[in-house]
Amino acid sequence: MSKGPQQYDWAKNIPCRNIQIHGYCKWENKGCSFNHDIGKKDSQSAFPLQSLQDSLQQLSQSAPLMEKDSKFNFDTPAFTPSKFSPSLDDIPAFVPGNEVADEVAGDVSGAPRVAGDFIDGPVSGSATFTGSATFTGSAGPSALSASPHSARFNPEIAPIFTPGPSTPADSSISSAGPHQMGPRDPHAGTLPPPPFAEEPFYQQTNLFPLNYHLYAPQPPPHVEMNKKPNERTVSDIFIPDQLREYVQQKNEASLRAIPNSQLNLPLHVGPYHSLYPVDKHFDKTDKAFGYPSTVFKCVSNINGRLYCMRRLEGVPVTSGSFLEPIKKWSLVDSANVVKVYDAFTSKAFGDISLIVIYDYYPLSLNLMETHFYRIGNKDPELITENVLWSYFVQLTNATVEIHSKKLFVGDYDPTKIVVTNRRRIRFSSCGISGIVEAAKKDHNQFQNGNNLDSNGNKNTADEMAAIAAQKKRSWDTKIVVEQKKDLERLGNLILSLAKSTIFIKDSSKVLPDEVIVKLNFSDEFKKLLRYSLDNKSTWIRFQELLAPHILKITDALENTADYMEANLTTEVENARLVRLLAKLDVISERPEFMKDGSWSETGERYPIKLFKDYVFHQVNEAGEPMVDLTHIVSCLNKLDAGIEENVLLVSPDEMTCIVMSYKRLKELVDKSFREVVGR
Ligand SMILES: Nc1ncnc2c1ncn2[C@@H]1O[C@H](COP(=O)(O)OP(=O)(O)OP(=O)(O)O)[C@@H](O)[C@H]1O
Repeated sequence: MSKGPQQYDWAKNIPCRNIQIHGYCKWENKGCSFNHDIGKKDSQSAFPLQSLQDSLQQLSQSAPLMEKDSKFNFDTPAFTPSKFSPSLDDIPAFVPGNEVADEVAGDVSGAPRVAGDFIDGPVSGSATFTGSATFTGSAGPSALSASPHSARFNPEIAPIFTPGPSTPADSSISSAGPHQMGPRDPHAGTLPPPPFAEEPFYQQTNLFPLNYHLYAPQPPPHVEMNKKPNERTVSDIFIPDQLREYVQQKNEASLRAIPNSQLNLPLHVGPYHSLYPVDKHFDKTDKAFGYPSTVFKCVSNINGRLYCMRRLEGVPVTSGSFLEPIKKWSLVDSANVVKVYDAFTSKAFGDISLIVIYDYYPLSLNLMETHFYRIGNKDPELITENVLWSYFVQLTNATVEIHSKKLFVGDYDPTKIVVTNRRRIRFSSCGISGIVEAAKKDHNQFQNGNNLDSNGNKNTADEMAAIAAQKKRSWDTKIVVEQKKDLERLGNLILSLAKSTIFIKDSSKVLPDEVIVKLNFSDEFKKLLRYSLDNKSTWIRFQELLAPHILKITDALENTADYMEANLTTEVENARLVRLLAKLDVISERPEFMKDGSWSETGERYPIKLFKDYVFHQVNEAGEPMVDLTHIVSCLNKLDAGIEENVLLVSPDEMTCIVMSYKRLKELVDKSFREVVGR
């Protein structure tokens, strides 16, 4: 027996509780007998649906959050919650945890909630990302920097992102969950001891060749071509792949390591350790200095930087006077000279070796290797007139600086000039000839008896002073002569490089002038080359002839500097964003604080969690994941800047909405981070 509506007449003046609680009654026209009019009127003030819509509208107008006003418009739709009116049945209750939650909640019934921006609450100071957090614990090869960085700023080798050592896919690592790690234990979760654990400086860095394609590949040409002027692809936002790969290759070369025992190398040589051979041929010839020499990359135990170590075997060192030339050479400061730092003798290799320490330039090849050998899969580079003009200018620059320090180059040996970047050359073994000469002289004097005159009698103090003065005079005369000869030597080097561009039968028997005539280069170049080989020529006149080409080289260098700077600009804020990301991750999802009501996700951390959802877990209308890098970068930047703009944070189930300013969010992030660090 069905009951008619008249049975519930008693209810028609009683306000419907559904409207009181949820804002509306889904049974309103389907049989509910309670009064819906009163409820409707009340509901407008009790449930701020209208204000939610207002907020949304306000947000979309005032906040250039995403694509709309964004410079990088990918035409990606802005985030739009698929619905704002959840069904009555599936609204879970939201239980606030503390002040934030209280404000968020508004109503505990589960209806959509909108909270205004937070004004109260803890005022955050300027939390910095240093504190005592354990971000510094990873001193490994990735913390190394090449020694040239210290010398002067050089965009070519300026501090760069150094990827850490490749980590093998070892199950024992992945099983070390975050909960097992002590929060302040920098060593927790690291690799099990390597097989070369007894070697204190060795770290396995090159288990696998680097994968340079971890980044988004270049978009296909049709995408690039059809791009509108305001559109960008991911590749446009970051440095070009080619440049990145080049820098990464240099990093990889800097990080290379080998267990000392494998090459029978000493654990350390003086304060330098982690020796790694740089020589491509492993040939031990003595043609350059009269003694076999080998080159290593090494790490200084004093400052942790990378250096290039040249070892000379069998130099007869009898006193410390061989250090004199190094003192002078260390004052040479030129972009075309590899800086020398130190020289000493060492018994670490089992003999008495002479060790000279230079700046290290990863992946550099000498001129011979660059233009005449195939190294790995790199073909020899072609020698053109432009290349030779550039070499003329750079070597002149280096020579003029060397001469200004009352020194001379001596030998323009193509194996002792390194190419450290595209067409950037540097003298690589300055001072060694001087050291060897000084050591030999010392040795001869030692053998003939120190301080003895030609008759074998001991020299008096006056005689010694006269000998020293005589030495200085003859050195000064020698310098003038040698500096003049340097021009001819430079000319000979350029001539020998130019000669390789043409075929000449029996080239050793052909006069330089005949070679110059045959060159397929401009008359200007030939004139300058001829001038440099003339023994009446002077450096001043030579520089005058070279001047127009110095301008061209300067122009090219400035363009390179601009290019590098432009690329640096695209990446310059990355570190800041990485720090912010790390900060966000340090705060959220900390299981050890789960039981702590003030920390749990229903507390102050809740807006942060919602913000992370808003930034990283965008979905489209169909609920499918949507990735918009511009949105991510833009939101993180706004958070980092702590601007006044409001952001609407909606929980994934769309039951909770919070309107909060980036400024307030930043305060919450900083406060929470300080709490983690201070715990
Ligand atoms: N400062 C440096 N930084 C990095 N690499 C360097 C540096 N100096 C030299 N090299 C590299 O070390 C390697 C060996 O240099 P080296 O002068 O011994 O040449 P070489 O052809 O082996 O000559 P030699 O026959 O005299 O030994 C070259 O590939 C050179 O590019």
